[in-house]
Amino acid sequence: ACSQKKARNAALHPLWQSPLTIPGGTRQSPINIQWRDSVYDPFLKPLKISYDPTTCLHIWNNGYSFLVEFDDSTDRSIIIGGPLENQYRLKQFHFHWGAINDWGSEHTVDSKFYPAELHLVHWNAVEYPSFEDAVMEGNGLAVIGVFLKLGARHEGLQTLVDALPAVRHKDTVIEFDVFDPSCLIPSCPDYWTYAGSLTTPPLTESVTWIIKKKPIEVDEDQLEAFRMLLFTSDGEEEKRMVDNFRPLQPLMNRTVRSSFR
Ligand SMILES: N=Nc1ccc(S(N)(=O)=O)cc1
Ligand SMILES: [Zn+2]
Repeated sequence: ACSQKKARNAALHPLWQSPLTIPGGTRQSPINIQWRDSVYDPFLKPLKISYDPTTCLHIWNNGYSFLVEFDDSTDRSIIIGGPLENQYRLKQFHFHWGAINDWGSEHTVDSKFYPAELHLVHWNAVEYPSFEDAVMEGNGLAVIGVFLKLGARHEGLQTLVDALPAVRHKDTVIEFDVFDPSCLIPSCPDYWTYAGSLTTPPLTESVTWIIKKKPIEVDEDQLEAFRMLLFTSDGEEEKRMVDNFRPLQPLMNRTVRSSFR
Protein backbone atom coordinates (compact mmCIF):
# COMPACT_ATOMS: atom_id res chain seq x y z
CA ALA A 1 0.00 0.00 0.00
CA CYS A 2 2.80 2.36 0.89
CA SER A 3 4.62 1.70 -2.41
CA GLN A 4 1.31 2.15 -4.24
CA LYS A 5 0.84 5.51 -2.51
CA LYS A 6 4.39 6.47 -3.46
CA ALA A 7 3.72 5.51 -7.08
CA ARG A 8 0.46 7.44 -7.14
CA ASN A 9 2.13 10.44 -5.55
CA ALA A 10 4.93 10.33 -8.12
CA ALA A 11 2.25 10.61 -10.83
CA LEU A 12 1.13 13.94 -9.35
CA HIS A 13 2.49 17.26 -10.55
CA PRO A 14 5.32 18.40 -8.23
CA LEU A 15 3.10 21.17 -6.90
CA TRP A 16 0.69 18.69 -5.33
CA GLN A 17 3.28 16.06 -4.29
CA SER A 18 4.44 17.79 -1.12
CA PRO A 19 2.36 17.02 1.98
CA LEU A 20 -0.17 19.68 1.08
CA THR A 21 -1.08 20.64 4.62
CA ILE A 22 0.50 23.60 6.35
CA PRO A 23 1.30 23.02 10.01
CA GLY A 24 -1.22 24.77 12.23
CA GLY A 25 -3.50 25.64 9.31
CA THR A 26 -7.02 26.43 10.59
CA ARG A 27 -8.55 28.08 7.50
CA GLN A 28 -7.36 26.16 4.46
CA SER A 29 -9.00 26.00 1.04
CA PRO A 30 -10.71 24.52 -0.91
CA ILE A 31 -13.63 23.10 1.10
CA ASN A 32 -16.89 21.29 0.43
CA ILE A 33 -19.80 23.74 0.75
CA GLN A 34 -22.68 21.85 2.44
CA TRP A 35 -25.63 23.95 1.25
CA ARG A 36 -27.83 23.09 4.25
CA ASP A 37 -25.09 24.04 6.74
CA SER A 38 -24.50 27.48 5.22
CA VAL A 39 -25.99 30.33 7.24
CA TYR A 40 -27.97 33.14 5.55
CA ASP A 41 -26.50 36.50 6.61
CA PRO A 42 -28.94 39.36 5.90
CA PHE A 43 -26.14 41.90 6.52
CA LEU A 44 -24.13 40.67 3.52
CA LYS A 45 -24.21 43.34 0.82
CA PRO A 46 -24.46 42.75 -2.93
CA LEU A 47 -21.01 42.39 -4.48
CA LYS A 48 -20.22 45.33 -6.77
CA ILE A 49 -17.86 44.55 -9.65
CA SER A 50 -16.36 47.20 -11.92
CA TYR A 51 -13.59 46.12 -14.24
CA ASP A 52 -11.89 48.28 -16.89
CA PRO A 53 -11.23 45.91 -19.83
CA THR A 54 -8.20 47.95 -20.93
CA THR A 55 -6.36 47.01 -17.71
CA CYS A 56 -5.88 43.54 -19.22
CA LEU A 57 -2.19 42.85 -19.92
CA HIS A 58 -1.35 39.28 -21.03
CA ILE A 59 -2.03 35.58 -20.69
CA TRP A 60 0.71 33.31 -19.42
CA ASN A 61 1.21 29.66 -18.62
CA ASN A 62 2.93 29.55 -15.23
CA GLY A 63 3.24 25.78 -15.12
CA TYR A 64 0.16 25.06 -13.00
CA SER A 65 -2.60 27.04 -14.75
CA PHE A 66 -2.94 29.82 -17.30
CA LEU A 67 -3.28 33.29 -15.84
CA VAL A 68 -4.78 36.45 -17.35
CA GLU A 69 -3.00 39.30 -15.58
CA PHE A 70 -4.15 42.89 -15.13
CA ASP A 71 -2.50 46.24 -14.49
CA ASP A 72 -3.14 46.65 -10.75
CA SER A 73 -1.20 49.91 -10.34
CA THR A 74 -4.46 51.89 -9.97
CA ASP A 75 -8.05 51.29 -8.80
CA ARG A 76 -9.48 50.91 -12.31
CA SER A 77 -10.59 47.30 -11.88
CA ILE A 78 -12.07 46.68 -8.44
CA ILE A 79 -14.69 44.87 -6.42
CA ILE A 80 -16.42 46.28 -3.33
CA GLY A 81 -19.31 45.33 -1.03
CA GLY A 82 -20.30 41.73 -0.40
CA PRO A 83 -18.48 40.53 2.75
CA LEU A 84 -15.62 42.95 2.11
CA GLU A 85 -14.65 45.82 4.45
CA ASN A 86 -13.17 47.85 1.62
CA GLN A 87 -12.39 47.66 -2.08
CA TYR A 88 -10.02 45.11 -3.61
CA ARG A 89 -8.06 45.41 -6.85
CA LEU A 90 -8.15 42.77 -9.62
CA LYS A 91 -4.70 41.25 -10.19
CA GLN A 92 -5.33 38.10 -12.25
CA PHE A 93 -7.74 35.32 -13.01
CA HIS A 94 -7.06 31.66 -13.74
CA PHE A 95 -8.81 28.28 -13.80
CA HIS A 96 -8.57 24.78 -12.31
CA TRP A 97 -9.88 21.79 -14.27
CA GLY A 98 -9.91 17.99 -14.58
CA ALA A 99 -8.75 15.44 -17.14
CA ILE A 100 -12.43 14.49 -17.59
CA ASN A 101 -15.73 16.26 -16.89
CA ASP A 102 -16.44 14.32 -13.67
CA TRP A 103 -14.09 16.50 -11.63
CA GLY A 104 -11.84 19.56 -11.88
CA SER A 105 -13.24 22.20 -9.53
CA GLU A 106 -11.47 22.98 -6.25
CA HIS A 107 -14.58 23.72 -4.18
CA THR A 108 -17.51 21.29 -4.20
CA VAL A 109 -21.19 21.91 -3.41
CA ASP A 110 -22.83 19.11 -1.43
CA SER A 111 -19.80 17.02 -2.50
CA LYS A 112 -20.48 17.64 -6.19
CA PHE A 113 -17.46 18.49 -8.36
CA TYR A 114 -17.79 20.73 -11.40
CA PRO A 115 -15.53 20.16 -14.44
CA ALA A 116 -13.70 23.44 -13.80
CA GLU A 117 -13.53 26.51 -11.54
CA LEU A 118 -12.58 30.12 -12.30
CA HIS A 119 -10.73 32.22 -9.70
CA LEU A 120 -10.65 36.02 -9.95
CA VAL A 121 -7.91 37.19 -7.59
CA HIS A 122 -8.09 40.63 -5.94
CA TRP A 123 -5.97 42.30 -3.24
CA ASN A 124 -6.60 44.93 -0.54
CA ALA A 125 -4.75 47.91 -1.94
CA VAL A 126 -6.39 50.18 0.65
CA GLU A 127 -4.44 48.63 3.54
CA TYR A 128 -1.38 47.09 1.86
CA PRO A 129 1.28 48.51 -0.52
CA SER A 130 1.54 45.45 -2.80
CA PHE A 131 -0.03 42.12 -3.70
CA GLU A 132 2.97 40.34 -2.19
CA ASP A 133 2.33 42.08 1.14
CA ALA A 134 -1.43 41.44 0.99
CA VAL A 135 -0.83 37.70 0.40
CA MET A 136 0.53 37.50 3.96
CA GLU A 137 -2.45 39.19 5.67
CA GLY A 138 -5.71 37.69 6.95
CA ASN A 139 -7.78 40.25 5.02
CA GLY A 140 -5.29 40.69 2.20
CA LEU A 141 -7.05 38.91 -0.67
CA ALA A 142 -10.54 38.35 -2.05
CA VAL A 143 -11.07 35.61 -4.63
CA ILE A 144 -14.31 35.19 -6.57
CA GLY A 145 -14.91 31.54 -7.45
CA VAL A 146 -17.16 30.67 -10.40
CA PHE A 147 -18.04 27.07 -11.28
CA LEU A 148 -17.97 25.97 -14.94
CA LYS A 149 -20.49 23.35 -16.06
CA LEU A 150 -20.80 21.53 -19.37
CA GLY A 151 -23.42 23.14 -21.58
CA ALA A 152 -23.66 25.82 -24.22
CA ARG A 153 -20.57 27.40 -25.75
CA HIS A 154 -19.48 30.52 -23.86
CA GLU A 155 -18.74 33.28 -26.38
CA GLY A 156 -16.81 35.44 -23.90
CA LEU A 157 -14.58 32.53 -22.91
CA GLN A 158 -13.93 31.73 -26.59
CA THR A 159 -11.67 34.78 -27.04
CA LEU A 160 -9.51 33.31 -24.24
CA VAL A 161 -9.66 29.78 -25.68
CA ASP A 162 -8.49 31.07 -29.08
CA ALA A 163 -5.32 32.39 -27.45
CA LEU A 164 -4.41 29.19 -25.55
CA PRO A 165 -2.38 27.48 -28.31
CA ALA A 166 0.07 30.40 -28.01
CA VAL A 167 0.70 29.61 -24.31
CA ARG A 168 0.77 25.80 -24.59
CA HIS A 169 4.11 25.45 -22.80
CA LYS A 170 5.10 26.54 -19.30
CA ASP A 171 6.55 30.09 -19.14
CA THR A 172 5.08 31.21 -22.45
CA VAL A 173 3.14 34.50 -22.57
CA ILE A 174 1.00 36.31 -25.10
CA GLU A 175 -0.19 39.88 -25.08
CA PHE A 176 -3.93 40.14 -24.40
CA ASP A 177 -4.91 43.73 -24.28
CA VAL A 178 -8.68 44.03 -23.98
CA PHE A 179 -10.85 41.63 -22.03
CA ASP A 180 -13.66 42.22 -19.54
CA PRO A 181 -13.73 39.27 -17.11
CA SER A 182 -17.16 40.29 -15.81
CA CYS A 183 -18.52 38.39 -18.85
CA LEU A 184 -17.39 35.23 -17.00
CA ILE A 185 -19.37 36.02 -13.84
CA PRO A 186 -23.03 34.90 -13.60
CA SER A 187 -25.55 37.74 -13.36
CA CYS A 188 -27.29 35.97 -10.44
CA PRO A 189 -26.08 37.85 -7.32
CA ASP A 190 -26.17 34.82 -4.98
CA TYR A 191 -22.88 33.69 -3.34
CA TRP A 192 -21.40 31.83 -0.40
CA THR A 193 -18.50 33.36 1.53
CA TYR A 194 -15.96 32.00 4.05
CA ALA A 195 -12.47 32.70 5.37
CA GLY A 196 -9.85 30.56 3.61
CA SER A 197 -6.46 30.34 1.96
CA LEU A 198 -4.60 30.20 -1.32
CA THR A 199 -5.00 26.73 -2.84
CA THR A 200 -1.43 26.63 -4.18
CA PRO A 201 1.80 27.51 -2.39
CA PRO A 202 2.33 29.68 -0.39
CA LEU A 203 -1.14 28.44 0.85
CA THR A 204 -1.33 31.53 3.06
CA GLU A 205 -4.56 32.08 5.04
CA SER A 206 -5.29 35.44 3.49
CA VAL A 207 -8.34 34.87 1.29
CA THR A 208 -11.95 35.97 1.74
CA TRP A 209 -13.62 33.51 -0.63
CA ILE A 210 -16.73 34.58 -2.53
CA ILE A 211 -18.16 31.54 -4.33
CA LYS A 212 -20.96 32.24 -6.83
CA LYS A 213 -23.94 29.93 -6.43
CA LYS A 214 -24.73 29.74 -10.18
CA PRO A 215 -22.23 28.18 -12.60
CA ILE A 216 -21.46 29.47 -16.10
CA GLU A 217 -21.88 27.11 -19.05
CA VAL A 218 -19.02 26.18 -21.39
CA ASP A 219 -18.94 23.48 -24.07
CA GLU A 220 -16.81 20.33 -24.42
CA ASP A 221 -14.46 21.87 -27.02
CA GLN A 222 -13.71 24.75 -24.65
CA LEU A 223 -12.87 22.38 -21.77
CA GLU A 224 -10.75 20.29 -24.16
CA ALA A 225 -8.83 23.45 -25.08
CA PHE A 226 -7.83 23.83 -21.40
CA ARG A 227 -6.65 20.20 -21.40
CA MET A 228 -4.29 20.68 -24.34
CA LEU A 229 -2.15 23.04 -22.27
CA LEU A 230 1.05 21.60 -20.80
CA PHE A 231 2.62 21.69 -17.33
CA THR A 232 5.97 21.31 -19.10
CA SER A 233 8.26 23.71 -20.92
CA ASP A 234 9.08 23.53 -24.61
CA GLY A 235 11.59 20.72 -25.19
CA GLU A 236 10.66 18.74 -22.06
CA GLU A 237 8.66 15.51 -22.18
CA GLU A 238 5.05 16.72 -22.53
CA LYS A 239 2.77 16.49 -19.50
CA ARG A 240 -0.83 17.61 -20.13
CA MET A 241 -2.05 20.33 -17.78
CA VAL A 242 -5.03 18.59 -16.15
CA ASP A 243 -6.21 17.88 -12.57
CA ASN A 244 -4.56 21.07 -11.30
CA PHE A 245 -6.83 21.30 -8.26
CA ARG A 246 -5.98 20.92 -4.58
CA PRO A 247 -7.68 18.23 -2.47
CA LEU A 248 -10.52 19.32 -0.15
CA GLN A 249 -9.41 20.69 3.23
CA PRO A 250 -11.11 20.30 6.64
CA LEU A 251 -13.73 22.96 7.49
CA MET A 252 -12.52 23.09 11.13
CA ASN A 253 -14.12 25.91 13.12
CA ARG A 254 -15.63 27.82 10.18
CA THR A 255 -19.12 28.77 9.05
CA VAL A 256 -19.98 29.32 5.40
CA ARG A 257 -22.38 32.25 5.04
CA SER A 258 -24.83 32.69 2.17
CA SER A 259 -26.06 35.96 0.68
CA PHE A 260 -29.38 34.31 -0.18
CA ARG A 261 -32.18 32.45 1.63
N1 LIG B 1 0.27 33.20 -5.58
N2 LIG B 1 -0.81 33.55 -5.99
C1 LIG B 1 -1.99 32.82 -5.91
C2 LIG B 1 -3.19 33.48 -6.17
C3 LIG B 1 -4.40 32.80 -6.10
C4 LIG B 1 -4.43 31.44 -5.78
S1 LIG B 1 -5.97 30.61 -5.68
N3 LIG B 1 -5.91 29.25 -6.49
O1 LIG B 1 -6.18 30.30 -4.28
O2 LIG B 1 -6.97 31.49 -6.28
C5 LIG B 1 -3.25 30.76 -5.50
C6 LIG B 1 -2.01 31.43 -5.57
ZN1 LIG C 1 -7.07 29.16 -8.09
